[in-house]
Amino acid sequence: MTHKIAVLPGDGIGPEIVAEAVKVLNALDLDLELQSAPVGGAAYAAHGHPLPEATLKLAMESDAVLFGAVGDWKYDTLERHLRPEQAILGLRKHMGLFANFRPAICYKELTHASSLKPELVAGLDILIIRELTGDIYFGQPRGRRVATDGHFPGAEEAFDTMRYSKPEIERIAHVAFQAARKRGKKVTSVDKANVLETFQFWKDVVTEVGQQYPDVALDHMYVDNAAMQLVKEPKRFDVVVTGNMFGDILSDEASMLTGSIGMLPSASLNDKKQGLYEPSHGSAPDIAGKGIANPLATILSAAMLLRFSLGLEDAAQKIEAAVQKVLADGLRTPDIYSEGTTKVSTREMGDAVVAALQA
Ligand SMILES: NC(=O)C1=CN([C@@H]2O[C@H](COP(=O)(O)OP(=O)(O)OC[C@H]3O[C@@H](n4cnc5c(N)ncnc54)[C@H](O)[C@@H]3O)[C@@H](O)[C@H]2O)C=CC1
Ligand SMILES: CC(C)CC(=O)C(=O)O
Ligand SMILES: [Mg+2]
Repeated sequence: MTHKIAVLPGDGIGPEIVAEAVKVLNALDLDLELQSAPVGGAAYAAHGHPLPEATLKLAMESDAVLFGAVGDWKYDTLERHLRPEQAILGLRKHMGLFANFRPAICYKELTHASSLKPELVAGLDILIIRELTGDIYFGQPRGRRVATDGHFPGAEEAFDTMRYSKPEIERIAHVAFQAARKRGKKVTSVDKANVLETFQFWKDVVTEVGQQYPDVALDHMYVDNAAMQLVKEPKRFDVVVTGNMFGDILSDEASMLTGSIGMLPSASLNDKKQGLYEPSHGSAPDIAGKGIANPLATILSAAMLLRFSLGLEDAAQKIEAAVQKVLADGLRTPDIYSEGTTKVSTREMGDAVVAALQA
């Protein structure tokens, strides 16, 4: 059976890192049909919209999407609905991708590249599960209130709405408990229940769902404490489940435990097997075009794509083993470089993963 994969490279380093992941997928003997389409700033520049109809249609009709990143400072002044970031938000919403898996795994070769002492991250394997289609990123109403007295030119205030429904919390909680069952059997639900009504509700609903999983330990932690515990004692966590905004922030923090934001892959899943796979980082305009971006988060996202959307576990493991091999061989993009290792470019890293696959 041919699997259809939509390839959306996007902006900044997006095309560079996606090219390497595509090379890796093509090196496997799989029946894949890859089709590319513009998204983000690249799509706005070419078609006047960050998520053109044709791109959305391609994504919706595919078995999975391989996504790079969107965004560039040069689009900062555009109206919100035309900004490149709306493309990824739109894809998540249209495809119903509510469950975002961000595994923070520290490869043993990278314990010295981590921002923490090696003993704190050796063997680290945390799974952050971020709710992806609710919270303050999508809640209505949002907007600006225009001044009536003309005192402030433009607007006098701006507002967003933090909101979660019970079914939204229940379904992400089930995902987290079921994931924990297959690993360390512990869920930490991260909230701000001491201040926010939305997250007191979150905590109540997660606790209720937790009663259906007596074999999984559940604890609750405020997000500020969680941010601190992640750098103090990260191995205390197994599965972390949290809302859209806290998960966004905590996963960037967790990436540095693994050595670099360029090491953190992600899978965004809906209630079918369809998914969107992207590195957790953004388009990194500061290093775009220099050939120094780390493609491993994207390559590892491609492995997640094979595992979760196509059910090709063996092929996923082959990619993960190949990544481990290139790290064991001492190859490093600049973000994970340390003395005694070999600095390579984005393309050389991708080539090395392909070579390791074929060895
Ligand atoms: N899913 C998406 O498409 C996302 C898009 N963005 C967008 O990306 C743009 C840039 O955002 P930033 O806040 O700078 O975050 P960013 O994640 O793009 O970059 C943050 C820092 O990490 C570095 N970095 C990121 N990926 C790297 C990689 N693979 N290898 C080596 N270094 C890497 C960058 O050079 C930069 O110094 C913005 O327009 C933002 O909205 C941000 C996050 C996610
Ligand atoms: C560009 C944002 C909408 C997304 C983001 O930062 C993320 O998904 O990590
Ligand atoms: Mg983010």
